[in-house]
Order: sequence, then structure tokens, then C-alpha cells
Amino acid sequence: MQPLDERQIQVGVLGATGTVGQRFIVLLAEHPFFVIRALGASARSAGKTYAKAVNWKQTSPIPTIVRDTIVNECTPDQFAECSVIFSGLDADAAGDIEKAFRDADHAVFSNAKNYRRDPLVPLIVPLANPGHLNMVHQQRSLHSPPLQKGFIVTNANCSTTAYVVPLAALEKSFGPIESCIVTTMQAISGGGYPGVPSLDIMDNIIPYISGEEEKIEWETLKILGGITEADDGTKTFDMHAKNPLRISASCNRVPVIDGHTECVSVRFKRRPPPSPQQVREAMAAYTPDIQAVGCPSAPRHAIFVHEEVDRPQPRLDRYYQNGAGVSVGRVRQCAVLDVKFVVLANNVSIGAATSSILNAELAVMKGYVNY
Ligand SMILES: NC(=O)C1=CN([C@@H]2O[C@H](COP(=O)(O)OP(=O)(O)OC[C@H]3O[C@@H](n4cnc5c(N)ncnc54)[C@H](OP(=O)(O)O)[C@@H]3O)[C@@H](O)[C@H]2O)C=CC1
Ligand SMILES: N[C@@H](CC(=O)OP(=O)(O)O)C(=O)O
Repeated sequence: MQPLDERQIQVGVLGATGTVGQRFIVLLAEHPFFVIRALGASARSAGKTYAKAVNWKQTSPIPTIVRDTIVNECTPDQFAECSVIFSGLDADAAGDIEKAFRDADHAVFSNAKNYRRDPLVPLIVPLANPGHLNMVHQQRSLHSPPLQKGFIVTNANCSTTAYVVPLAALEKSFGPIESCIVTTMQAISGGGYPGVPSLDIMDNIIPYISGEEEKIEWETLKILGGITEADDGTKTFDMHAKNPLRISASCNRVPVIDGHTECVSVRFKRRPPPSPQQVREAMAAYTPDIQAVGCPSAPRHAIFVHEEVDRPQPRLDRYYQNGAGVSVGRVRQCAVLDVKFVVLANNVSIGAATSSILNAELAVMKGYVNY
């Protein structure tokens, strides 16, 4: 394990052996102030060294700082020294485990779907709605008993994350958006390891991903909606209720390993709508607040806008800004709605682990993490 200095914050990774967990390990091993202190996975892995427990699928070797770390079961007593907990847990296990860690006063940054709809839990895509982080005060104070340090923050479904970044840029410059149609082409790694059987996905497209369309349609409203504050100071997520946004999502699994590509059409409330060129310029200039705060994992540019007619492509563009930015291309007029474009995001980076790390960096910088 690395030596600690006063600037460093000890973190634990739950689901450390999984697809998202491995990406956490790669990113955290190089992090300027988070230091991996403890790893957790299922009873199948507990008691083994990380190198023995994991089926490592990354292109770089297992970082030496975790190779010989013994994997624990996911119980808070094994993570007492960790102020921050990153969760890449399977959703079947995440509900009870993440709650136990929050109740034990840990700051939990989760990728799982379990708490995304909780009215006190921020659902944060760091390149879109970092301001929702301030809901954690209310989450702590309404907890019984009130919590000093603990909270849960979730990131979104990886397909939601990809297209909500350009949507946030368009809302900011030309909003409100009135309606949106999105068709996804999702990578196999989105389903975790081993994922869809090779005989199903090779030479094929599967036009169904269980629960995915509903998640995209619902999560977008929470992310792009603001927070309403009542006279007594009580806050609620407004679910885009002031300007109802209609969304239709169609989801497909395609034979790509990493990188979700999505075709998006948008209609604005304002008439006349912005031109494709205005949309291109607004996306390229979009600067989310996390860049101003100086989060070390923030991409220099949130959205790269391609001029080439055949971009973005997963093989060429999924590592843009180390997987932390999104790539947009083919911005053009839509004959049915107003404007259409293609967006690509790395589902295991900004779609998962990178978003959690950015959310945690923001929480540290804003003073929400006590360590
Ligand atoms: N892959 C992606 O692109 C995205 C994934 N997500 C979400 O992130 C989470 C992780 O996904 P992914 O990495 O793909 O999944 P994987 O199936 O690859 O990994 C799941 C992890 O959870 C652990 N686990 C399973 N059951 C238990 C249990 N009962 N107790 C403790 N640990 C357990 C596994 O440990 P062990 O190895 O010991 O079995 C493994 O570390 C999921 O909730 C997923 O929905 C979100 C956005 C994108
Ligand atoms: N279902 C997504 C990944 C995922 O796990 O999503 P969620 O965390 O919303 O269940 C995909 O297959 O690409």
C-alpha cells in the first residue's frame, strides 16, 4: 500500500473484481489524492489476493498497489479507515450493502441503479448536473439518526450519461428541450462480465436490453430537472416538471466491446430553433461546473464535436480524454424534430467509474467529505 500524507484520502472499492471495479482500480491507482485502502467483492472472492480473485480484463497490468491486497466481504467493519467508498456492485447486492455503508457514516459513490430514484439521493452526471450534490445535506439530516458523514450519491445508467451531456449543453444554451428521441447501440461490456454469450452477439444485433429504455427516459428527467426549494427550505428534485420533456428511447446491444453510440433527435420549445451550426458551437463551448472547480479527473473539453461525416466511432473515439469526455458528430437538421446528432461515450469510464470518481472529487472539493 502507498504511504499516506495529509492530502490523501483513503478509499474502498466494492465490486472491485467486476468490469466497473477494474476500471476503478486502474483510475484510482494513479489518483492524486484518493488512495486505495480496501477492496470488497462477493464471498466467492473474499479471502483471496486481488490478483487471484480477479479475472483481469484491462490492457494495463494489475497495479502493484492492489495485487496482493486481500479482498474482503462487503461489510463496513472491513472498511473502517475509508472515508470514501466507490461501488461497482451488482445491483442484486448493491441495495443492502450500500445502505449499510451509508448508515455506518461512509460517503458512498455508486454505479448501481438501486438508489437512483430515491428522492433524497442525487443522481449525478458530473458533466451535466453537479449542482445536485447539495441534496446530500438533506439526505443526512433526514436520516434516522441524522448522519455526520454518510450519504449515497449515484451516477446514471451509462446510456443516459452519454446523451445527457450534449442535452445539458443544449438546455443551457437553447432550453427548454421539448422532446427527444434516442436510439442506442450499446457495447457488450455494459452488461458486465461475461455478458451476452458470444453466439448471441457475434454477427448480430439484439434489439432489447431489459429495463434500459425506462431508465433512460426516467433518469434524464431527474438529471435535467432542477431542485425546487419550499418556503421551509425542503428541497425536491423537480423532474423537469416545469417544462415537461418527452423522451422516447430504443436500446440495442451491438458487437462492440466498449463505447455506447447513440443517435439523438431533439425538438426545442423556442421557435425558430437553433441551427445545426449554433448547436455545434454551443456543444463545443460547453463548460460544465466541475471544470471550473478543478476536479483532477475532469476532461479538458466535455464534448468534442467532429466535423468528419463518419465520426464518432467507438474504436476511434472511446478513449477521448482518457474516456472522460464525450464525442459528438453528424449534427444536422432533422426533418421531423429540429436537430439530430450522434454521440459516443465510453460506458465503463464516463459511463461508470470516471463519473463516480468525478462526483467524489467534487464532494471533497466542496467540503462534503469529512476525512
Ligand atoms: N458495465 C457498465 O458499463 C456499467 C455498469 N453499471 C453498473 O455498475 C455495477 C457493476 O457492473 P459491472 O462491473 O458491469 O458488473 P460485474 O458483473 O462485472 O461485477 C459485479 C461485481 O459485484 C460483485 N458482487 C456480485 N455479487 C455480490 C454480492 N452478493 N456481494 C458482494 N459483491 C458482489 C462481484 O464480485 P465477484 O467477482 O466476487 O463475483 C463483482 O465484483 C452494476 O450495478 C451495473 O449495473 C453502471 C453503468 C455502466
Ligand atoms: N445496462 C447498461 C449498463 C448498466 O449496468 O446499467 P444500469 O447501471 O443502469 O443497470 C448496459 O447494458 O449497457
